[in-house]
Amino acid sequence: MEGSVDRLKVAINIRPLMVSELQNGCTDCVIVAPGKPQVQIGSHVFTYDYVYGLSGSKSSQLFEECVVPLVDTLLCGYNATVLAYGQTGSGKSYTMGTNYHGEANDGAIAHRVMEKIFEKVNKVRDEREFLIRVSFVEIFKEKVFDLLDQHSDGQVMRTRRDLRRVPIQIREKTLGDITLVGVNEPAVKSKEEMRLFLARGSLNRATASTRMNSHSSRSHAIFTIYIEQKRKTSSSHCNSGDLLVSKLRLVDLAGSERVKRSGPNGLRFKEGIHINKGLHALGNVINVLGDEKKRKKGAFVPYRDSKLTRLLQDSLGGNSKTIMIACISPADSNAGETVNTLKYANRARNIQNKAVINRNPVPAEIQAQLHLACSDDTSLKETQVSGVVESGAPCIIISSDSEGSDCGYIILSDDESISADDNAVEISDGKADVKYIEISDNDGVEISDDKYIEISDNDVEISDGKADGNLCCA
Ligand SMILES: Nc1ncnc2c1ncn2[C@@H]1O[C@H](COP(=O)(O)OP(=O)(O)OP(=O)(O)O)[C@@H](O)[C@H]1O
Repeated sequence: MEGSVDRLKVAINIRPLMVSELQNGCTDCVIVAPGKPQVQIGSHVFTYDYVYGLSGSKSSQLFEECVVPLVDTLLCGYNATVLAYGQTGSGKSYTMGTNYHGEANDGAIAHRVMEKIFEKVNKVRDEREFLIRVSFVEIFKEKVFDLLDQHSDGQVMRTRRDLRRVPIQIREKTLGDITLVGVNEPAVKSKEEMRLFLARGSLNRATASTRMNSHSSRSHAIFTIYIEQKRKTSSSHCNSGDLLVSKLRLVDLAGSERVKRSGPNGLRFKEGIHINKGLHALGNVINVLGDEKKRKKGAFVPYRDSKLTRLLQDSLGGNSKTIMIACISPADSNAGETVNTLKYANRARNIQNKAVINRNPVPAEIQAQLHLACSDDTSLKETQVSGVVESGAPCIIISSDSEGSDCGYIILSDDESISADDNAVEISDGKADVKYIEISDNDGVEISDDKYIEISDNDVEISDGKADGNLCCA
């Protein structure tokens, strides 16, 4: 697999002073070094990859410089993440556009990303087929909720809605890939359609008025764009493993806040505690990953300490090209929190990620085997490789049709009741698009005479033996 080690990039985005801050006599306390990505506040000086706002680069350049390169790599099959961090009211949602209520906010990252993706996809539609899907979730009080689920409907009173909403379970697939069980991932065909899902999810997102921000996000929100792409024509039956599956995550974290200062009480107070807990866990993960000595020693990374760090596992130190946008206020009244944000962002800058091109792993493995088989056994060039799940589970057929292009599917034979939960397998026209199948201990999948899909060390291999474990198809 092609892999590249990339340092996590960090941009600082400084918003202007707000009217309320000016009315309260606040002044700028942040200085940007001329021509350098350097920020000074009091005696603290920090260097980053980019600095926008005040006398730094114009905020309008942020998208082109920080996000467009990620969209480019997304379309090459890499995962990418844009992560907005900062004190409450510092401009995260404004910058990301992930709290979208239909107002014109064309400069926001989410909107420009949508335009860019479809602009690029439309250019290559003649050569490639695309399946583009989105999901939108929030982590609210340490539970993950699907913002595109009908039970999240924002029209209902929040307290009643919160009772009806069912939290989403997190599951780890092979190679540390994290998935959310049963989350809605509607397919979209245009940027307008994508925007509608963003608006629908934003409506359902938990926000509230605090002393620091009248529309404060009380949850961490993750809008994900998934892209599957395949060449339209494949040169040969044995060389069609060109299914690329990548995702771009836009993460708008809830604001870091000093609970006393932002003035919440009761419900807001409890929310604040949960928010800070998630951000604290994120800080701990960043501390380990950003410390070269600890990293080299292979120190334990506490991803499991919060839902947020669990979900961002592959974005931080994993298979993703990631940029953190740390949003800050220039107001002297916020100086203490601005320094904290700058320190946090500075540590994150030492994180190393290893992004790989995501070729659909199972088909790639199967096709590699078919490729070997093609060279010494012409009978395997036939249209199907049939297989049997041991221990009485239904028969499955792994398709390798005459085009050799459908290896991403498992076609169920006469019985459509494969023992995977409904969220794992989507059945339509007799084809099952398999996202996740668990095969219980001591089972193997026989795919041809004496050949099994073997599961070992979280990897899927085909060999003459059979093995235990989970078979996960991305
Ligand atoms: N670059 C900017 N230019 C002009 N106004 C901005 C800018 N950034 C933020 N604002 C304004 O500042 C206010 C707070 O912004 P926003 O809601 O995006 O903060 P936030 O960091 O997401 O806060 P929270 O964490 O509480 O949700 C909003 O009224 C927003 O319109």
